[in-house]
Amino acid sequence: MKEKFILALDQGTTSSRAILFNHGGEITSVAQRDYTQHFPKPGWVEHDPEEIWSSQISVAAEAIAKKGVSGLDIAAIGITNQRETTIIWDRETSEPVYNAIVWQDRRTAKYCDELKAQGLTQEIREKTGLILDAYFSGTKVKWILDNVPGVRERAEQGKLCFGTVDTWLIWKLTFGKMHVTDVSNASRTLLFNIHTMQWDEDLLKLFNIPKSILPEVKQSSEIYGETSTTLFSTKIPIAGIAGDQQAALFGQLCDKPGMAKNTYGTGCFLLMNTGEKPVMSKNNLLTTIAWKINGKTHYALEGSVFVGGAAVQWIRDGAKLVKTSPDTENLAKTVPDNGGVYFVPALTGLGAPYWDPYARGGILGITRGTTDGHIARATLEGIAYQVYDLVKAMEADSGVKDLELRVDGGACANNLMMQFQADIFGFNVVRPKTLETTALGAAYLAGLAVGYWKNIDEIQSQRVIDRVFKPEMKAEDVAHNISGWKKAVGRVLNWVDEEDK
Ligand SMILES: Nc1ncnc2c1ncn2[C@@H]1O[C@H](COP(=O)(O)OP(=O)(O)O)[C@@H](O)[C@H]1O
Ligand SMILES: O=P(O)(O)OC[C@H](O)CO
Repeated sequence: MKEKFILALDQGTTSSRAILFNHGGEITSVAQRDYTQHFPKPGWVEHDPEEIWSSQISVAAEAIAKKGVSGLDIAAIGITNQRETTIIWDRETSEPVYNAIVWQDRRTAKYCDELKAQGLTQEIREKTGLILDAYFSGTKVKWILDNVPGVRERAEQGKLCFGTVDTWLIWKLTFGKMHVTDVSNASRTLLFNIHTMQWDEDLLKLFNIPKSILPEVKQSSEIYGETSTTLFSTKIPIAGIAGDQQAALFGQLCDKPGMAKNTYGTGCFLLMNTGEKPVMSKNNLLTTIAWKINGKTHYALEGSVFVGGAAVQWIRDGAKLVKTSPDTENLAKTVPDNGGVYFVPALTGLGAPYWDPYARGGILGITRGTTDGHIARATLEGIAYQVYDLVKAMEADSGVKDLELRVDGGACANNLMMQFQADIFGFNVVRPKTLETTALGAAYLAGLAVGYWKNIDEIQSQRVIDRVFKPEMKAEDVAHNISGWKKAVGRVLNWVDEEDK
């Protein structure tokens, strides 16, 4: 029989990617396109939904063409996406009513403060597993309804649809036939009750969001529908959906409770599988849905860091210390240690476990002896310290000690950073050969739904390790470093003045 492939569409914050995987879980073709980031005001981040779609569909076509196959050779499509990013469009014309408001956007921080002042934090947390923060979709949806002329009226008349990026892509892939999402994406909206697995009526009332705009919530692995024939000259089943961090957890095959992964991309996202019961965090982590497959919901604890690789981007494009991101490694190697310099990369506030939208970045401990090598090292270490904070919170919440952390994402190619990460953790950091675990997770979810793979056991054998980083640093040096980091974080919290909030 002719070989078939699974097409994974990975719609990320800075680029749209399409990858063809074969039955061995190997990448056989990749296409990628960056697209425009819009920063209309300080703290605001938007994308053009039409550009999200056009970039995604063009890379899908390119990946298929590069391999020299056609739509007929694709067994299924899996979709994975930047989460929380919010789009509202017209049900009739499919025209977006406003740009996509991106997860990093802080415009609703003040509104979140008002809700906190009303004492709503705990109730929202119990229902959704989330912190009351501008990061999630709910307050972004409300902002569009309240601020774009005519939109609330049209929403109340049932004329509009809301979706996260997965929902938008499936709407476009099916020419408006399907308005769906999966549980992992729904669990990031601040509108979904992770215990009842329904949109929450009380929260919809609180945020004043009409239920008619919400998509239908499905499992993460099932056949939702087929692509319109005009796109790939044939219909292809769409059979997997997961938010990108949950997809990476699945792609890393962290399918048992206590298994965890961290993705070092634009941000850093640490997720631990907690099994079929939600674990409510006492340490400012999120409780989120990992996936639903074969009728069973799996939960995860998550720590989200807003600026990970983005700090490296700033060193490259803002401070212009290096030409490329990988160059940070050689520059950092020009010095034996950080020389007392700490970079807290709170460039868009701090996520877990601090949740301070008003923190700002700081480079501290600079002396006349500080070189660009120290700054580069402090940047890479600053990313690793943030993940260290997440691990400490996760150990406390889950009771799991001496994790073994599976890592992925573009920035985990940096060996110096991974070694430092293992050093301060005091346990092993394991890097797989395929760093595209997000797309792989989406491919697995789709492939399992159409019987391309029989079950998870069949795909376990596909995991190949590239390198294991083992802790080497002396305990007293670790303690000294961590104490410097804590001091530095303390200096940048709540930095923004009251009148600028
Ligand atoms: N060798 C490296 N060292 C440090 N950072 C890197 C390296 N390679 C890539 N990065 C950083 O990783 C990020 C890209 O990772 P990626 O997983 O593609 O991100 P995303 O999916 O969030 O767009 C960028 O922020 C880039 O600066
Ligand atoms: O697109 P990424 O890889 O930066 O991931 C973004 C996250 O899903 C935001 O929660």
